[in-house]
Amino acid sequence: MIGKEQLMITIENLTKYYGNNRAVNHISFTINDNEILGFLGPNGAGKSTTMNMIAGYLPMSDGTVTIYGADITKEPGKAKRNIGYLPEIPPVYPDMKVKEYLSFCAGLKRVPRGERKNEIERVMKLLKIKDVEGKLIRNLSKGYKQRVGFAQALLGNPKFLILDEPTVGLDPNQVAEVRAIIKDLKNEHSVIFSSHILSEVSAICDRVVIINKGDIRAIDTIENLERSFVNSLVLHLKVKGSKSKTASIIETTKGVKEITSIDDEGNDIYSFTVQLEGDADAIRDSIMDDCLKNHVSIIEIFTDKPNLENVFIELINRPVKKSGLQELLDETPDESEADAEDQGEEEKEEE
Ligand SMILES: Nc1ncnc2c1ncn2[C@@H]1O[C@H](COP(=O)(O)OP(=O)(O)OP(=O)(O)O)[C@@H](O)[C@H]1O
Repeated sequence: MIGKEQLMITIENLTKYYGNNRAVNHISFTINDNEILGFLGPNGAGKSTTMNMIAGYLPMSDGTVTIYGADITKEPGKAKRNIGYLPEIPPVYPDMKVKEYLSFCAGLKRVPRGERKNEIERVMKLLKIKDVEGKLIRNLSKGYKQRVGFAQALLGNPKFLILDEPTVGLDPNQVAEVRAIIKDLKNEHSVIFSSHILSEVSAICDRVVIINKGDIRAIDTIENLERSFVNSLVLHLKVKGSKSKTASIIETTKGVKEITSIDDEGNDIYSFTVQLEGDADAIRDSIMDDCLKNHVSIIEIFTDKPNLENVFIELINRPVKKSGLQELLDETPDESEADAEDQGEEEKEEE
């Protein structure tokens, strides 16, 4: 086992509240030396909030972040010396020229005067922005602005790089180039980079942290995540009728592992995604029979094998705290039951 002191970055119980809204909920993970850690989650999952806190740019509500032994809250100067940060919106000054801006940043980052020229040349070469060094940043394309922001993060060669959606806004060629740069960085750096695109993360990461609604859903290698789902099958069922009745039919069917998502499509139509274990055809037939008996109309039913995309979707939808099914059922009211309740209330009022 790796001793804690060897771990470069340790995040423990990190939490953020915006008013009453809990954007990040007691998350803990580590980033090892020379590791690229993917931070994956849908929009609004809490990625930028987490990265801002790790970088020391946003106060945390609770928890600790330790960068090479330095606590980001207690010793921000010492901790930040090892951090290069590319926020979601690159912090570039539109009225500066590219080289002038990098020189300004090198000063802020206390790159020794005698080394600044070489250091600026190094990052410009790495990000292929030498040809625009004399241009005003305001006149650059979005892709070039992103690269200038990335170059700024690399100034001073910090050991730990925090990259928030570094490929957003880039054309496919630029995306490939930036991914190649990140892969190369691994030789000398540890990197955490966020994305909401699974293929992007799986292409370059050693491990991945999957986050949704502020909670960690999984921390593992892509291979392990795939392996843990490889023997499972997924059943998709779309019905018109009672959500809770259908959920109960599915839950009580032998061979059903878990209901992983329920989508309310309106007009009493619900789509269920269900993980199965065993004979998928027999399980499907049994669910069909029970639905018929219980007057639940099936609109669609089929099984398939999960691919990586399914794994991601299942993990981000998987409830974390309350009993799983209850949380899924609570997320949207059962329309047919709500109607029945409303009717009951109306009847009571009439009385
Ligand atoms: N400054 C803020 N004030 C209030 N709420 C905020 C603020 N910033 C983020 N939030 C909320 O916190 C939650 C997490 O947002 P965050 O931007 O961290 O997610 P994200 O995973 O980075 O999303 P995206 O991929 O869209 O950038 C969201 O519900 C968002 O609305």
